[in-house]
Amino acid sequence: MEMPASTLDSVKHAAFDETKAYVQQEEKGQAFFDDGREIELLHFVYGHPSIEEIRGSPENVLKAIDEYGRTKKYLMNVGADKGKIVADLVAEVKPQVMVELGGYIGYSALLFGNAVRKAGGKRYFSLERNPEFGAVIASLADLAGLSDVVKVVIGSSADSIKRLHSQGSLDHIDLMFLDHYKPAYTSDLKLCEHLNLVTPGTVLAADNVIKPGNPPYLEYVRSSVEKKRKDASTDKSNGADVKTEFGRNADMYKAREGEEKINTELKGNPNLVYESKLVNSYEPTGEPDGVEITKCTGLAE
Ligand SMILES: C[S@@+](CC[C@H](N)C(=O)[O-])C[C@H]1O[C@@H](n2cnc3c(N)ncnc32)[C@H](O)[C@@H]1O
Repeated sequence: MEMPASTLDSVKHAAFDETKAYVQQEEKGQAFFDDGREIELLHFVYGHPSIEEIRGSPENVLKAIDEYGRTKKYLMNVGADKGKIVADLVAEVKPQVMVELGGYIGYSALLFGNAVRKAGGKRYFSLERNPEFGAVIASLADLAGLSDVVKVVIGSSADSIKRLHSQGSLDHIDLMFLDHYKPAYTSDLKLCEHLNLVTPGTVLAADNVIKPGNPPYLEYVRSSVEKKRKDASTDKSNGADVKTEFGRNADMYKAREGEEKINTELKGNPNLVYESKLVNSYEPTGEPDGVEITKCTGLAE
């Protein structure tokens, strides 16, 4: 079944506007997150001359975060361009429940949580492993007036998904934004399939599929049911091959926060049918990147 053109082609590849570029990521070997800049950002936002206009306005909090990224230090946010692709998708899918894997300082949580609320949805779960980053997300969500929608969940994504499911707080995912540890995209998707959280109608948006790239994830969501069944029966690794090169983010998480545990045993549900497509865009620094948008369109017999 073809995915409706409107879902996949709603955003065209526009040119990058250099005037809004974030400062570049630090040189190789230098920290580009978790070096105090996340708390510095909080001081920047709360000490902003326009703080009274920022209070209660997700758009103005996002503007202040972008200003920090442009004028102070690089932040690994989804940014305005790729963010618009996903925010438009939220407006179209109208999820009641949206989940993000990897919240960092809350840029995507504010942008998409606001879009979920505007579309009539009720909950945006932001799953973030680092408790300090989680505290920043919660603080900025509160400042933006989004605490009723955005729920920050601290811990590794796989543990949080299992706990939310078992305690009855999460029984279906309408839209999921994947933006955390790159090797965990496939294993976490399979976990969600296994728990029946992903079913026909679920839409996935995966960030950074060009920079740094995520070949195992792309292969999985673009595979036919036949291929997935074959791979599941032949014990093929679920694609979360920890030896795969995923770029500096994965290396930096490992160096600063320890090795991530990836469950390579999960088979997921190979019978789910996906329609998937890359939408090209840019990192907030102007580097080309893309978002893979995948819709679960059916369940094969
Ligand atoms: C690229 S940043 C997320 C950016 C955010 N989505 C945005 O656009 O504003 C990735 C985040 O994922 C978090 N992370 C990495 N591995 C994780 C895991 N297994 N579970 C939850 N969060 C994780 C990191 O701590 C980091 O804050």
